[in-house]
Amino acid sequence: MTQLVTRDEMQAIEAYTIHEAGLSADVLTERAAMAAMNVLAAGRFDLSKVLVLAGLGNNGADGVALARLLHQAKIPVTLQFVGNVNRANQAVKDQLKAATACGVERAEKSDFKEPSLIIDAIFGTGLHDDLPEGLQKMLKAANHIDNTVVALDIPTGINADTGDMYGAALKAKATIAFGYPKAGVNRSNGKKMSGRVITQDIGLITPENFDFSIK
Ligand SMILES: NC(=O)C1=CN([C@@H]2O[C@H](COP(=O)(O)OP(=O)(O)OC[C@H]3O[C@@H](n4cnc5c(N)ncnc54)[C@H](O)[C@@H]3O)[C@@H](O)[C@H]2O)[C@@H](O)CC1
Ligand SMILES: [K+]
Repeated sequence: MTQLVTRDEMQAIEAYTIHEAGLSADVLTERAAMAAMNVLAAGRFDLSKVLVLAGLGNNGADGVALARLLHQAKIPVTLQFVGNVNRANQAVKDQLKAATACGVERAEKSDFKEPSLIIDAIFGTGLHDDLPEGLQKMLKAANHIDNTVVALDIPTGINADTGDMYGAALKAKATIAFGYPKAGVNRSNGKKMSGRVITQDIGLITPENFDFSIK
């Protein structure tokens, strides 16, 4: 069984990789987007019309980078931000600049029946409270529509440690776990909302004899 990690352990390994080993966050974001691209291009998903739902933190940055790679591969993709993009972090803004420069199309609001595939890049391991009411409503509505969702790292709304829902969660057919699967995809609601968990290496450097709490 692949090693599971807690949110804190994941953040410690990311911090070690970036601040001790000196691999930049942008490199990790690019590796995450490329890993997601490999999974999507492996033939199990209908890429005829992809919608990327991006949040305002690093999970969103992964999604914007993936939208750029999909567009450059001539795959029909639109990018929709969930939240006010002016409040996005610098990683998202940098990724949006590059995506815009290569012509990625933006959507303000989408009909979730339309896309052949929806990429959930709204929240990842940084989610720490119940989702905003409006977003809870949106996710619950999306869950009732027949569509295919692939979650980046963890389904939005799922607690990375416990697998409990923060009010609501977007049900995924598959979850692409970056580095290590988070404990939450294997527990409680996380188990049924994550679908098939596909773990992808993104070049994270794990400290020698790192003490994983989940044996
Ligand atoms: N740190 C890194 O360099 C890397 C992070 N990665 C990605 O980044 C994700 C973690 O990113 P972040 O820590 O930026 O967080 P998220 O992108 O998961 O969340 C975005 C932001 O939402 C805010 N937030 C949390 N709970 C909220 C709530 N209930 N309502 C409203 N806003 C809320 C927080 O400020 C958080 O920073 C991972 O899941 C993974 O997808 C990967 O790309 C690997 C590299
Ligand atoms: K996500």
